[in-house]
Amino acid sequence: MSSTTTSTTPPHFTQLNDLACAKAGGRVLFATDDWFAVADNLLKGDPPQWKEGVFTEYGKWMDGWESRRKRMEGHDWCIVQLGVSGVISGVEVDTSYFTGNYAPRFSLQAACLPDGTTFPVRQPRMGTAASPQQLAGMEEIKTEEWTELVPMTALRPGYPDTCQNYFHITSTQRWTHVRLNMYPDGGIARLHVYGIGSKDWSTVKSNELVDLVAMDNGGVCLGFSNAHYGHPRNAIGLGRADNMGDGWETARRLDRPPILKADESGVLVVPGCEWAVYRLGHPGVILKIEIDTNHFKGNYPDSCRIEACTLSPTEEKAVLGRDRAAIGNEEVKWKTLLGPTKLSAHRRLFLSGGQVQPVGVVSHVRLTMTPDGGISRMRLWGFSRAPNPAKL
Ligand SMILES: NC(=O)NC(NC(N)=O)C(=O)[O-]
Repeated sequence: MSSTTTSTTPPHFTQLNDLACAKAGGRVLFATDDWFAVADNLLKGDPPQWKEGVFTEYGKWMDGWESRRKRMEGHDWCIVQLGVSGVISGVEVDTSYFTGNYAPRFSLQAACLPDGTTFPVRQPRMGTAASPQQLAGMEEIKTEEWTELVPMTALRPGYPDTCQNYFHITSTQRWTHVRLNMYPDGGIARLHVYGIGSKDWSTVKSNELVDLVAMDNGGVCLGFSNAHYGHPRNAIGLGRADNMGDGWETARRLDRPPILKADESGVLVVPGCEWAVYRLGHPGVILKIEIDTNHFKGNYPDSCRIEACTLSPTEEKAVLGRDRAAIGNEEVKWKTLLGPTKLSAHRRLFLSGGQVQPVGVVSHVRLTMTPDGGISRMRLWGFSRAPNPAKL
């Protein structure tokens, strides 16, 4: 079900959503041993840190999950509940800064558990390990029998050129939980579980407004022109952005004229723009839009626009296969959903009625910002199927 990539270039699956990160609601439900550093650190959104000369009561301060050197039978493992359940395309096991203490081997298992499955209560604390009662409680869930996504595989130590360990996963099933095994013990800085959320659309009523592009509803970013400071997938993340790092932020465009001018509507006249293309979680009719520039105060875009189109899975595959960047280019027949719209600093802008064009059922959107800057969230509320007007 998996293949390993050792290249330093991140594989394409790392562009998908991180279904396990704490910001998406991912949680560590159980860990055999949290001695040097708690397993919850695995799901942090920021890059791992090194603090020279910093020690805790239990040992060297480490940013990741680090268990004790085992002096008993067995190996260490932890259970992660995905924040967004879905199909997993690959994992990144980041061993940054774990050099003489990295986990030499790991494996990954997964399960799709029914809502309401309970786990023994866990209070993560350094210097602790799971109690015999907690281990006994876990035995009932039989996590050792979960489906193996990545078999036991060697990891590389946490030096800058070896710390990223990538594994493609070919399973197409929906998963809710993963079990990370370290053999026999050691440290891992971060676990990124990349994929696409899957929602049961059969339970959504035809007149229920849903954010069709939200990552938890199955939305995904397929391509972009620039993600220098923040990936455009952040713009479809859960809740409002925590800070500027939790939004889509481009570099300043270098083709901006030295002295800027605006047209009669106040929109800046500049040659360039930046774009990101998203596939909706379900094709639908978009009626309301929110563009949030939360935290972007000195670097909000002058304006944005949104176009939409309908692509079948085969058409999408053909476009992406020709050239990944082509999805944002004119090869696709884009229709205007939201015309050029002035943005302002650190503000939520809600658009509906006459501002949102009636383009019918669409499956993909292109968000364009002019000339550059940051957008923290884009919400596209609509009906997941063409509604019967008589029933509205
Ligand atoms: N210097 C260390 O990192 N030692 C130990 N780890 C921590 N975090 O203290 C170890 O060997 O497992």
